[in-house]
Amino acid sequence: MVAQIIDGFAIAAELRRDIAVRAAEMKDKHGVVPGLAVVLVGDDPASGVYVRNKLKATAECGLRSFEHILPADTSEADLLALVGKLNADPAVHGILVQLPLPKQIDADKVLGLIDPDKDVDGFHPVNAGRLSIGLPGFVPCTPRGAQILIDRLLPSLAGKHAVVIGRSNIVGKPMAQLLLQKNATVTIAHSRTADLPDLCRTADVLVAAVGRPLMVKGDWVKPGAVVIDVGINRIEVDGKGKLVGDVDFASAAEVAGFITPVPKGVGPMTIACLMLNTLDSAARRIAG
Ligand SMILES: Nc1nc(=O)c2c([nH]1)NC[C@@H]1CN(c3ccc(C(=O)N[C@@H](CCC(=O)O)C(=O)O)cc3)C=[N+]21
Repeated sequence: MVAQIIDGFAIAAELRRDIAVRAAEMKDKHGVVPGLAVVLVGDDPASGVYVRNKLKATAECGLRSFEHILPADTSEADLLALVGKLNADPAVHGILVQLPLPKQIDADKVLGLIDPDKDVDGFHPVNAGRLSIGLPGFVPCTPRGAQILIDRLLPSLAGKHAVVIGRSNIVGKPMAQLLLQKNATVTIAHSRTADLPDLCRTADVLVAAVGRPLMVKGDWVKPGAVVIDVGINRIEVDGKGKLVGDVDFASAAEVAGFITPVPKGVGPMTIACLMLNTLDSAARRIAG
């Protein structure tokens, strides 16, 4: 292996310590404890794990958390009513409604009702718009976390080519916006892109966010490139469950300069950035 592993787990722990210090200062100076409301509808076991990890991180950072676990058959009207209450609650600085939602609920309608200034997921159209025109707002946690990792290695991306594989509203598109803000030349690739391996081989920064296990192989990677693997896929290997990314780590690490592992890469950064967005939200309210 030639690549250096980007230790997202350790960097996220460092970030949580910084957040804890800043949150303690905020409490001393302003008497404010940033509050995060997490809403989970249904009892999908994988979702449950994320919610628990988020609650653990909240406690570690000295933030307050409000947990709302609703039954899988919750009506859209009831969920909208809860969001309305959280919007009005001054103790709540951040609202996260865990996706996916059950099919009787229109997720766009729910996300669209969240107060954009409490939208710590950065999924509201107003925050997507703010990001695209460079106004302050909330940046989705996964791209924000990935960008922090990239920044540590390459503070400027001027003259660099960044390729983002995946065009989702929650990762691919906001990731591309952030890379563009850092002056990268950005290409967004997706399932209909021609000659994807050839294109990827031109990337100085390659971000894989497609949700296809082990898709990106070593011979897709430019020697020395920074490879960021956003995928979290549970696959079966020899009858056992295993967590893998969208990148075939073993072969890609032979070629890349730096690479994130899965797990312990981008995942922990996502959760740390949720804490950071919640702290930012409280700080903005204090600043008026
Ligand atoms: N409104 C909303 N916002 C989200 O941010 C959101 C969501 N819905 N729905 C589900 C996905 C998934 N997600 C993860 C975050 C961290 C890890 C994470 O920390 N993973 C660890 C290990 C996980 C494990 O061991 O199972 C790692 O990669 O090292 C995983 C998955 C946030 N999501």
